[in-house]
Amino acid sequence: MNTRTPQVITTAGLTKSYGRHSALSGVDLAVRQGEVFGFLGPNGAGKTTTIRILLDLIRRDSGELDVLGHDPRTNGVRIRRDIGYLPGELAIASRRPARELLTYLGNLRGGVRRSRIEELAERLNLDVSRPIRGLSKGNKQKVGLVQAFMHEPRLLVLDEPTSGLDPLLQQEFLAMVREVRDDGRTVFMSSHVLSEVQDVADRAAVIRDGQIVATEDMDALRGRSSRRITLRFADPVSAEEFTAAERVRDVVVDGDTLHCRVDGSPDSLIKLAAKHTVLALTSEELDLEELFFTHYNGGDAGTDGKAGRDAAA
Ligand SMILES: Nc1ncnc2c1ncn2[C@@H]1O[C@H](COP(=O)(O)OP(=O)(O)OP(=O)(O)O)[C@@H](O)[C@H]1O
Repeated sequence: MNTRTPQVITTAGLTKSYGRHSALSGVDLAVRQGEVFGFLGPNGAGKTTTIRILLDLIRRDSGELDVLGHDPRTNGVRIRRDIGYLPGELAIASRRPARELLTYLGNLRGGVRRSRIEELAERLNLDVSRPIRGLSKGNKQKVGLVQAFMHEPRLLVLDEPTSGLDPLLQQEFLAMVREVRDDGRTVFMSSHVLSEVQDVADRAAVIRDGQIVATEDMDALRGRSSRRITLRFADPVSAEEFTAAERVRDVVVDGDTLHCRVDGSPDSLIKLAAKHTVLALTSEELDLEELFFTHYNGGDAGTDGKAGRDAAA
């Protein structure tokens, strides 16, 4: 994939206020056909607002917007036909079984094979014979995922898709996302946790206070990501052994326990640690805010944030 791959979502300078409160103050995005694009940001950053504007569920105040070759404001119905959308919360309280709702939604979209619905439900371990109303949050999320994927749309727009899913089902969901990409279709998914999208996304944008502060190739970001690692050994170790290791910093040793920070691959730390008997290892990823603080304000990326924006956008 390169910068000449057609774009399925392009926004330039999107703004949106709720009364006097500014939710978006200039959002620039460029999502290419066939990629999985992560849309990351802390709570309240403006992810849901952006997504709703893309689908014409709310309207922008200003800025340019193109989704699948159309402006949602004038072609909302046309665009929604080609999109699978998972809202942040599925507000459906029907007494009807999930299967009926899914069949109904499938018919609205031109008909979806029953076997397709059953296959997705089975993959997500969803009992579609149960009434929607009594479903747990996680099971409602599964209904939302089935309806978003079932008609094989050109573009999937997923707002916090993994919330409420247990780790095994998160893996199944990620497999479904990869299949969409392998099919040449596009996935745009929001999350407030980097780890949820980092394994599957090709690129990700970070939104903070209604503005895109970075658009990154995930391989590049992965290479720079930083973790806190704690190792407990069978015997005391010395800090000196580890301070010179590549990519390792902030080394603190307390008897038999070593704490440090590792930027990128932990390979050299692991090889040094292997000279001792390791009793326990914990590895904690920096949260998103910390990661971007390190990269964009910490100086090692050599940017002030704006320079991290995607040159292709
Ligand atoms: N209907 C609304 N009326 C007033 N303010 C709103 C409304 N919807 C969102 N906001 C505000 O706009 C800002 C962006 O909210 P938005 O829901 O888009 O963020 P988000 O990144 O999706 O957050 P979360 O991860 O918590 O869902 C927040 O400050 C929020 O409080």
